Amino acid sequence: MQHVSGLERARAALEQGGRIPAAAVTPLVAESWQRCRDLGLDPSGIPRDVVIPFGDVRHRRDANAVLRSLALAEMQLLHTQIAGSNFMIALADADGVVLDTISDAHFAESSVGRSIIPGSMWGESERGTNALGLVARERQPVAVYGREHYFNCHGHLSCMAAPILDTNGEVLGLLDASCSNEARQQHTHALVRMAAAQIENGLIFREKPGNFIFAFHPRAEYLDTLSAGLLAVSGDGTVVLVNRPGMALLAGLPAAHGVHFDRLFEAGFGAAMDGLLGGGIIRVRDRAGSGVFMVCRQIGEGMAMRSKTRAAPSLPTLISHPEEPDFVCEDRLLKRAMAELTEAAALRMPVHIFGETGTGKELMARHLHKVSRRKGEFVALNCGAVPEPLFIAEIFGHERGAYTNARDDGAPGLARAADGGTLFLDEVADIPLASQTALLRFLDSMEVRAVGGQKVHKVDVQIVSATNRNLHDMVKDRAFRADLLYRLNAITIKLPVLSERSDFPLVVQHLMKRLAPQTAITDAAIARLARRAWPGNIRELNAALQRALIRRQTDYLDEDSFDESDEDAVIDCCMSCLDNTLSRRRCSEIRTTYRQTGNNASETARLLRLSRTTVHKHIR
Ligand SMILES: Nc1ncnc2c1ncn2[C@@H]1O[C@H](COP(=O)(O)OP(=O)(O)OP(=O)(O)O)[C@@H](O)[C@H]1O
Repeated sequence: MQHVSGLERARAALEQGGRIPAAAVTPLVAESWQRCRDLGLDPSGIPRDVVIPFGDVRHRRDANAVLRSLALAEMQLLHTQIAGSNFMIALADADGVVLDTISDAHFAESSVGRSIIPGSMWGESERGTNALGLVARERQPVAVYGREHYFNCHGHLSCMAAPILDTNGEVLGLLDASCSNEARQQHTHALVRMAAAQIENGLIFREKPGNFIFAFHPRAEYLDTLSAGLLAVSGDGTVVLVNRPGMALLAGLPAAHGVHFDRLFEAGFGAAMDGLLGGGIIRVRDRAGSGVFMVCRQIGEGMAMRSKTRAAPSLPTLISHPEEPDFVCEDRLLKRAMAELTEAAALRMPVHIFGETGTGKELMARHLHKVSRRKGEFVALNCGAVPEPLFIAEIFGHERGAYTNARDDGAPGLARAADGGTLFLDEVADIPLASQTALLRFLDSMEVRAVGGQKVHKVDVQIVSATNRNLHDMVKDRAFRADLLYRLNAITIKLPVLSERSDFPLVVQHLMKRLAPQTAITDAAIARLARRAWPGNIRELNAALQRALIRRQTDYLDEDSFDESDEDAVIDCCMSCLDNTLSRRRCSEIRTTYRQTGNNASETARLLRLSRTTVHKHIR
């Protein structure tokens, strides 16, 4: 006979309207189920999807501005700690209204993910038994696993939540991590509780800037941890507040607002301050006779420190992981392209990468070089940026004094520099027609003869070329040699444009990690960005994020950080023109013309009476 777990028996009773067997579920869950039943909720039915208007969400966000900015920083840290386990972190206000979420893309797209959005209400009466609703009610950390949720449709979820309390025990907000049941990790709930405690401590520092803040604990090595007591004291030694761990450590003593320091600790306030302002850790005995170590974490207004003290704990610092890949590749088409790239590298075949500007062609070329494990260098040449008469010399080198302005000692050229490695011919469509024959000859023979020289050098070079123009059309127009095209594109890889990539949220998170690892970006902000067109692809997205980071008034980026009517958001310009309105407009004109000419740099240069080098500077 198949074993039926206690939970399943309890569920059967719940669904059949029977009595819920005692001890089959925790009393907290059993009581919650009963309340939901009393409200007439059907466990097999559909929860009420209550979402308040966005204007009200804004008001609630404003009312909780400090909490929100501390919480988003913590959520960002949590996100990096449990990333990849298909979860969502949500911050709700004291009423259980979700203010912000940060999540793995997969979860955000799931049906539950789509219902945990800013403004959604997660009280028991709307969504049945769930962690956010229970925490708001119980004011203590709660986890609700799988089928402990009241509604069947939440049975695949695990939700772990903790309240964020003020020093009087009043609920300020709620923090929740939800994930699919299979992805549940033992330590997630502990991490959520720690994050909530960290936010509570952060609030003490933010809200009491004029006071001294001391940390204390019976063991010196715990002074930097969340179990340390925090004591905010005014300049005359009056206690302003004590955090929850501090209350526990001072149990039995009158640790409350308005009490003098001397009533809590044997060492008088003056003597303690002498040691604390020196910047060191002191040992004091509390009035119950226990010894504690104490250190000053924040100095009261107008009081100078006598020597160097450790700074108040700031928001968490993230460590970037150098071993992490420097690009994102979860999109199906891109994954296929990567597999082909790896295969081509193994076969040492010439690879041609086709993609719009900013889609990552150079990045892919570098990746190919990496996976090829070739010992030589990766050498890149922007074919459009080299003046036509110098092109051959640039690739094949030149002998001493081979032409006017040539370097006195000659140069070996890029093909020899890439010997044993990879030669990346970027903007290959711009190779002057006259030079295409020489390049073709080189690709056939892999032999290099410098301009003005006699000696022939045999080289071993992996060729990768890239362009955003249609080479087949150029062949038809006789602007590109057909035989050169077939030599270059033994394998062609097409990179998808950003707006069509299914891993868009991951790209945003990746760029944010590079630009500002400590800054959170909410799911709602990412959703807003995903609606834009991005003609400049990842490079343009990167610039938009940079702009938002420079202008932000907050510690995080949310949907309000990206204003669609913002002129800069509409003007598409290169990175170096970002900060100057005049050059931004000029740059935008160059880029628009470039697109209108079918990504033809020479034609753009001709139409705008600019050099090709200038055009290339602005279209990168
Ligand atoms: N898959 C990716 N994940 C993360 N970042 C990426 C990815 N692809 C490209 N980028 C980033 O986007 C920017 C542009 O990439 P890259 O220079 O390789 O594009 P490109 O197609 O060669 O552009 P162009 O045609 O204009 O020269 C770089 O900062 C790069 O790091």
